[in-house]
Parts: sequence; structure tokens; C-alpha cells
Amino acid sequence: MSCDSPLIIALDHSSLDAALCLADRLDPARCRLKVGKELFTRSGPEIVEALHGRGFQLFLDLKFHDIPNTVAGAVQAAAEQGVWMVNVHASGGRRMMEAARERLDRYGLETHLIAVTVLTSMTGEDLAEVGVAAPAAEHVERLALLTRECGLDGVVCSAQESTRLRQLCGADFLKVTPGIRPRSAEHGDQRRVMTPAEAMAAGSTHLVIGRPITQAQDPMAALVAIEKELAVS
Ligand SMILES: O=c1ccn([C@@H]2O[C@H](COP(=O)(O)O)[C@@H](O)[C@H]2O)c(=O)[nH]1
Repeated sequence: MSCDSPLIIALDHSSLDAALCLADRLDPARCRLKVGKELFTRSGPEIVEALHGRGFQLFLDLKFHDIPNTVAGAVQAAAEQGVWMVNVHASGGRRMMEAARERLDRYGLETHLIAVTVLTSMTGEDLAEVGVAAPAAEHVERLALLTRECGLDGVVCSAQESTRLRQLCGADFLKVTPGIRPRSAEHGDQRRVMTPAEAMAAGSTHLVIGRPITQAQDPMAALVAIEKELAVS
């Protein structure tokens, strides 16, 4: 089923059953789902099949980061499972991203391919510790431009960078933004955050939301509140 909502719900569950329990309360016409490292490592391709069977479009968020040949093969394997979107780390560099792009094109695989710029849990101080002297926003810009040059469809960034990336890379370049927190929600390990309405106004094309929905006492009420916030903004 195709979906025109910008919302992508992160299913960071520790079992297939727990993830499906939440998915069964969601509507594939109203959101997409994201399967990340914990759930995929526990459940494997079975979770992808089960969610596709329920009609959801999936972002397989495995953030591949390896030598070009290995990443190209992993991206191909993900796309052959029919996922809507897959990602790599932009810091894997030009040849790695080009190899991933080329592999999807060679086999006519239409999965969206995007690259993580700077994790939304990181600040400039965290970057400095790993040898990146530039502020987070500047490093995100550099990696987004490289990602676009390599022919990828967009990036994962924080919504704080969406406006600048729209100017630099164009409105069609996808800006998939985790670190989304409704006004009253705890930030947890996220550092570069914005509210859902702020993120859309800034030019994010998709909002990734996990714990504010999945760990809410009433996940459906939390989702509806976010939908209302977006409808009135
Ligand atoms: O920079 C990034 C890249 C990926 N993520 C993922 O998004 C969700 C966010 O979940 P919350 O519970 O809303 O914080 C999670 O699956 C991360 O792995 C990210 O947060 N930041």
C-alpha cells in the first residue's frame, strides 16, 4: 500500500511479537514503519515479510558502513526484500556510496537509497572527540552534498539542518529526520531535536518517531496527537 504521510514510526522492539503487536494497531495508509538494528538482528527478514504482509512500506534502517563491495551487496539484499527505503553512512565515503547506487541501478531496484550524515544523538563536542573539528551543521552540509553528488536520494539529518539542506540540495532531495520530540516529551539520548510541526516547517520530508509513540501509555493517542499537530501547523 502506498502512503503519503511524512510519518515513519521506529519499531525499536526487542521481539517480532512486540513489534507486530504495535503494527497491528497502526494503519499502513497513515504511516510507514522503520525496522532498525535491534529488531532486525533479533527477527531477520521475517519481520520485513510480516510487515509487508500487513501492507506497510518499510524503511530498513541498518546504516551500512563498510567497504564498497560489501555495502553494495548489503543494499542489494535489502532492496530485494522489497523495502521502500534503505540507508548507508555517508562517512563511508564517495566510492562506497557510488557502489551502492550503481548496484541498485544495475538491477533496476527502486528502493530509496539515503545516507546518514551526523547522528541526531551527536553534538559538536561528540564530533570533536572523533576528530571532526567542524560544527555539526557544517559537517552535515558537507556530507549531504557528497551524498547528492553520489546520486543518492537523500539523507538522514536532524530537522535543525533541513532548511539549509533544502537550499543546498533542493526540495526533492529527501530529508529524513529522527530526533523528533513533541513539546512535552523526554529527549533521552537525542541531542539535535525539533517538534513535529517545527520539523515539517523547516523542510523535513519525513519524520522518524520512535519512543514518543512506542513507549507512550497509549501509543495510538500519541500518534493521533502528532497527526493533529501537523494538520494545524
Ligand atoms: O541520526 C539518527 C539516525 C537514526 N536514528 C534512529 O531513529 C529512531 C529514533 O527513535 P526515537 O525513539 O524517536 O529517538 C531510532 O530507531 C534511531 O535508531 C536516530 O535517532 N538518529
